[in-house]
Amino acid sequence: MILELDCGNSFVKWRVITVQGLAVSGGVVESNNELLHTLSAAHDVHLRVCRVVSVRNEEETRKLTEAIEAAFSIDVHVAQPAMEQAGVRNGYDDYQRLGMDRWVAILGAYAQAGGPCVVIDFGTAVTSDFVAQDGAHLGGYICPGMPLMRSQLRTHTRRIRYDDVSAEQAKHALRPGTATVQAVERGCVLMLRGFVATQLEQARLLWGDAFTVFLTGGDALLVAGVAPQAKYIPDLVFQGLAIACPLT
Ligand SMILES: Nc1ncnc2c1ncn2[C@@H]1O[C@H](COP(=O)(O)OP(=O)(O)OP(=O)(O)O)[C@@H](O)[C@H]1O
Ligand SMILES: CC(C)(CO)[C@@H](O)C(=O)NCCC(=O)O
Ligand SMILES: [K+]
Repeated sequence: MILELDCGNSFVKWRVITVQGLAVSGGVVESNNELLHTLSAAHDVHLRVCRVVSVRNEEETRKLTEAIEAAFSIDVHVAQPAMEQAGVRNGYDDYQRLGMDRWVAILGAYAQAGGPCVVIDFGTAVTSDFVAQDGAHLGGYICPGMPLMRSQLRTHTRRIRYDDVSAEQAKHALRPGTATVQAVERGCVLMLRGFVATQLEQARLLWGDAFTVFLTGGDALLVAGVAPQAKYIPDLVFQGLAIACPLT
């Protein structure tokens, strides 16, 4: 079995798949220790190899990979930046600066679309990336995601305070909020929806109506209504990671 890890800025998303690509189990953890405990407790999981995509710094990523190697005696492959891979050409001035979560999501999306596509990832940050028909990555956009927008408002005001449960409930509707929690949560959701709408505009300017939109990341469902034609692929990063780190 293969252990796949997506190390984001807030969480580590993990899953175990068979060599044939069938998902066996998976989850979200907040720390390396939690990951090791969870995996050690998992029954019927026999790890052979591990692949990792990380947006953390080298030191943090190395700590995680060493812990996995030591705990399970397996090789750990970390996806590396590339100027060109799987038919996609990195569009950044300095290709090593493009976030690796973005790069592997792009690889996964282009492999599926085989043509022009926009990839939007709703994590701690929100990112979007544009890939042309011939695999040229044109670049993209980065803006704060729900967790960052929310925490900026909480941190820089005195009277915005509410708990996670009310935040979750407030998002079920989008009409004007009549309590702080609703006003903030719905306001931030509408920011994300507006972002998606402008991404679609950019794509239409480039390609008319001939493009595929991919949505992924923990908060993607909050914007689903704005792009009904979009493909929602929760495991897009893992799909791309398998392309970036094929089994040898
Ligand atoms: N099952 C889930 N696990 C974790 N976060 C979730 C989940 N479902 C929804 N979310 C929401 O998704 C957001 C986090 O997104 P995601 O897990 O894709 O990125 P991240 O690891 O925080 O950061 P990064 O963008 O660096 O990958 C948070 O707002 C969180 O509340
Ligand atoms: C933007 C994030 C934080 C999204 O996870 C990540 O892709 C990252 O750290 N990127 C590096 C900066 C860039 O992609 O231009
Ligand atoms: K992410």
